[in-house]
Amino acid sequence: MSVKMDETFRCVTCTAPVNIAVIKYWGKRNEKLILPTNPSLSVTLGQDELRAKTSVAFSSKYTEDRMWLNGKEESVSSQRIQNVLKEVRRRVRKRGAPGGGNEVDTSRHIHIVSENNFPTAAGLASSAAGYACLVYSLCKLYGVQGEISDIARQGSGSACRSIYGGYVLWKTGDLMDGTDSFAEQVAPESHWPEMRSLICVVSDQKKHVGSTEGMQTTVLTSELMQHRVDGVVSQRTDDMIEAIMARDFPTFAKITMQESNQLHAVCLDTYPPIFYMTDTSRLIVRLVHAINDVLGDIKVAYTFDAGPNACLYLLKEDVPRVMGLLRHFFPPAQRNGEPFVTGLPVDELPVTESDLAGISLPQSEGAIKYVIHTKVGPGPQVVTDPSESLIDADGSPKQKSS
Ligand SMILES: Nc1ncnc2c1ncn2[C@@H]1O[C@H](COP(=O)(O)OP(=O)(O)OP(=O)(O)O)[C@@H](O)[C@H]1O
Ligand SMILES: C[C@@](O)(CCOP(=O)(O)OP(=O)(O)O)CC(=O)O
Repeated sequence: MSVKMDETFRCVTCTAPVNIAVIKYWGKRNEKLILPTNPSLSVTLGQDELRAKTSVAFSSKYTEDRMWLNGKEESVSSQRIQNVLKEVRRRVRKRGAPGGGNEVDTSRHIHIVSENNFPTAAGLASSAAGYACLVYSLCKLYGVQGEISDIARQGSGSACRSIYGGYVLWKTGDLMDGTDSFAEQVAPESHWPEMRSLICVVSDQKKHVGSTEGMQTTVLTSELMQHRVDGVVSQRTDDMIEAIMARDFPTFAKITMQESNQLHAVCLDTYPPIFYMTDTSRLIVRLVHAINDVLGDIKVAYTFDAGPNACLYLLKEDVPRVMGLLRHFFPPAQRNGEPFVTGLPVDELPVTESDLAGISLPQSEGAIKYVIHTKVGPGPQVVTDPSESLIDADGSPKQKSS
């Protein structure tokens, strides 16, 4: 976990997962502390397919805090990075850390090197995985114990949910200082082993309105948002927890779709309106409802965040058929030999005449770029193999060998 190169050098490397909400966070009651207007609940996805990896090191030789993201140096002066660094260092000073001595000296500068194994800032929750990974790694580096999801929350709201695996609730909290607004696991990843996710990447370009700015405008201008907060989300959260605990897929799926639809309705009710879903997103919605009609039960759910990409939730037994239908209605364009489906293997079923008779939709070639097949996964992990570290002994990002 830690590599001691000299008496004042220490390095830790960790990975953290993406989470995709089924009860959506959209709106803050406190911008600075990142406190939400309502509870939210998410599913943590598998790290083999989607993860941030971060190495953090301190050394007496470093002359300033520095950070590299995906091979490029970035400023550490951003408010959110500063929030996180300050809060971790404050806790180290307050509580002390095991071992004492050098290990609790927070005056040393740190170097951070991070990379994501999926597109950054493209509506695939890179900020959630990234800030969860940064906070988890820093806390391991300094030996900070106890609840840390509230620190991740101050980097990006949704990041607090990536501190846990499985099914995770982010509590709204009542206190002004935000100390009761943290994440907690509702059920571990092992609770519902059949749960799968197909992430349909429609675009991996940067979105036009960021979540932070988008939700600010919504809170200021949308009446529907008030209705959502006052009269909808709490009940849906309770119902969702009940559905998860009972492994009741149709109820889980229905609430997931209703939540996604309400998030995007609230975005449309924002003034000026915000459009994250595209024609392709809407075709995916229609296809999912058509599949559920043909199968005679709710077998698959869609959810969209602040972008056009769909995250489909479904059970393992339905993946082959749904994947076959996705490929039929969204035939892949040439991808220079790259596969259309990545991640967990799929034994795709060919579409049948009777499936097609029940689904009246156009085919849309190349509209889904690729699909990531993943399952529910654990929270952040410490990487024990020192050769996996992203930081060189001199504090620079390691050069890739190939
Ligand atoms: N591995 C990482 N380490 C630290 N910060 C990261 C990391 N990955 C992403 N970020 C931060 O998150 C920002 C991207 O967040 P943004 O909300 O724009 O996109 P997203 O999280 O991919 O999409 P969404 O929140 O809509 O799902 C990056 O510009 C960077 O500041
Ligand atoms: C649509 C969402 O994905 C919004 C995510 O918002 P962010 O967590 O990215 O916003 P900030 O707290 O301002 O960083 C819904 C969700 O994940 O619950």
